[in-house]
Amino acid sequence: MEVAQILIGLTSSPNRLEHGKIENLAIRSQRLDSDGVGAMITNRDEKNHLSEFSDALQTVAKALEDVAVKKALAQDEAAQWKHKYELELLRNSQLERSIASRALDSSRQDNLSVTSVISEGDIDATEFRSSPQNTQTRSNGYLQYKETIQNSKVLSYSPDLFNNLYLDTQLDSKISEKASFTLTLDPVDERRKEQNHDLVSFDDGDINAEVRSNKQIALVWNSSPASVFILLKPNAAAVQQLCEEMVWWLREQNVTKIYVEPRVKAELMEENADFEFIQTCETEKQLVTINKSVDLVITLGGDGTMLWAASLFKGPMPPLVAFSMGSLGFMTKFQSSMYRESLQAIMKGPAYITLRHRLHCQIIRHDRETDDNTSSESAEYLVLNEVSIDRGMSSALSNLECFCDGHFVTIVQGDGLIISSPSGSTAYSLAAGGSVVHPQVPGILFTPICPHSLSFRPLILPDYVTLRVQLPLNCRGQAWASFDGKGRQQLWGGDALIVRMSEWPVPAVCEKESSGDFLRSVRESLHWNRRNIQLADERPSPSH
Ligand SMILES: NC(=O)c1ccc[n+]([C@@H]2O[C@H](COP(=O)([O-])OP(=O)(O)OC[C@H]3O[C@@H](n4cnc5c(N)ncnc54)[C@H](O)[C@@H]3O)[C@@H](O)[C@H]2O)c1
Ligand SMILES: Nc1ncnc2c1ncn2[C@@H]1O[C@H](COP(=O)(O)OP(=O)(O)OP(=O)(O)O)[C@@H](O)[C@H]1O
Repeated sequence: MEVAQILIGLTSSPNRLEHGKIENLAIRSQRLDSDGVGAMITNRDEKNHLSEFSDALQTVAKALEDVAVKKALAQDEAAQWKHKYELELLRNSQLERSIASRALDSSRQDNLSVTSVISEGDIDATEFRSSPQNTQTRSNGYLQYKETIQNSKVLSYSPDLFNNLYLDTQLDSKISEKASFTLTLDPVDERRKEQNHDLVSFDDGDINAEVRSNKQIALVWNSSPASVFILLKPNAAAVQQLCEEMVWWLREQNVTKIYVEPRVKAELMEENADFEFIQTCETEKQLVTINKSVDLVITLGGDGTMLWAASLFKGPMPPLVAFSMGSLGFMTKFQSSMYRESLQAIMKGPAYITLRHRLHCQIIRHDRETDDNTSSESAEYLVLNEVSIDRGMSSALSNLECFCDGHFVTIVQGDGLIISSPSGSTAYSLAAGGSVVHPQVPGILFTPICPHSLSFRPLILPDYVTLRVQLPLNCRGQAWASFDGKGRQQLWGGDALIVRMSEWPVPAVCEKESSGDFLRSVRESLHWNRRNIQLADERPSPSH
């Protein structure tokens, strides 16, 4: 009976089996013999017996640990294959749509020029990310892409594609209602203009990585943006007032379609029935397709409103202009008092874009009989800041087993863990002691919350890894996952959270280039390294 319990214990958490523990268990198992037979065993026999038993248990533990690691690897691999499959489906459907559009309008054939996986105005980050593995994937994808171009004869190709031109969505305006635009890499440094696309080049056998930081993106409209989606922080009179003013002004600028949330439309209509022309997304289904009809998203509020806006787009999203009407405004760089000048400049173009990468999170439930209402289906989320796993109301330490691309990383024992994007590095992760990371640095932050350890420093991992956080089957406490601080989900023993970089970033419009905005926010919003300047020496030095 007790041996069975020991084995159940091992099965549920093989990683935590220690030699001392095994010996204790073995000593306890010796007491199984309550009928007195055990008393007849000599000391030597007893020792041999215990040592054999201990060896056997260690073999079992090793085998179970191997099984656990193999299971984690298999699940990671399955998640990656699923992801690849979904990407393939997406690419195929985009190709089919472009072929359909050709049939619709053959006269436009010669003018079409699509230069990346992006079509119909969907901004996809795959081509803008930089990491050793991505370089590999990217160049593979690029070669396949060239083949597609040759085979389909629909798309034009330019050799300096990656220096000058990334995205040209002249394609398909019949299917998509959006204004077309071009995204270019705007060389911050003129000297880098001539360099080719490869992140790592092998000229003369010398390995170099010269274009690594040539990442400023400029958006040039091919036709004027004519449809915007305005999102507002709720319960703020000043915000609503500005929205009313902005709506009339946008109408004057020939913006023909203005969308707001249903709540906002009701509030505006209460003020003035003339707002009848404003459109709204009533249903989830409309929200899913709104990316296809909106050229610009405008937020009026703080960082929370920007997070809210991002959460509505569960796939590609249009460029976002965030006007600051909150208290901190780390990511909301446009002054609301200057909205006319800012929007005029952005709608004229070029608009400078910071691709704020999002994390794709998936909860995979362990097969179990659910005696509550918790769904055992896997759920998926896109987060701009972070996914955090905390201990909820439980007073026990959280216990989170972490794997990176199938490799065991660590067991987090503390209040929890934050897996953050570079954009989220200045939010919760910062409060938990994580590094501040520029949004263009391709990485994923791994920041523990109050770890019960002297040596648990936060990590920054490359953006191409897949992380897996799993609750042991026999965990004592609770665990709750939050997505940008919202949508809390309880995790149970055996459940896993899989996190990887999403291909759908938030294309946030910045003032000129992302570094200026970021550093200004770090200094002015977070008061980074604020200190009075040391007084100069009042007596001039003798040499002067
Ligand atoms: N201890 C903490 O610092 C803590 C705890 C919970 C949540 N949060 C953060 O709050 C976010 C949700 O924001 P909310 O506005 O909906 O909730 P909220 O109203 O609680 O505000 C959180 C604060 O964090 C700031 N913030 C949000 N994202 C930021 C970013 N990327 N960089 C710098 N500051 C940022 C906001 O300006 C706001 O002042 C979560 O994603 C999480 O990062 C922080
Ligand atoms: N359109 C919206 N619908 C529902 N909730 C929203 C909406 N916009 C913002 N929120 C929520 O309202 C809260 C406050 O918004 P926000 O963070 O923008 O304002 P703030 O706290 O004044 O600004 P800051 O983030 O600069 O401190 C956030 O939790 C956010 O998620």
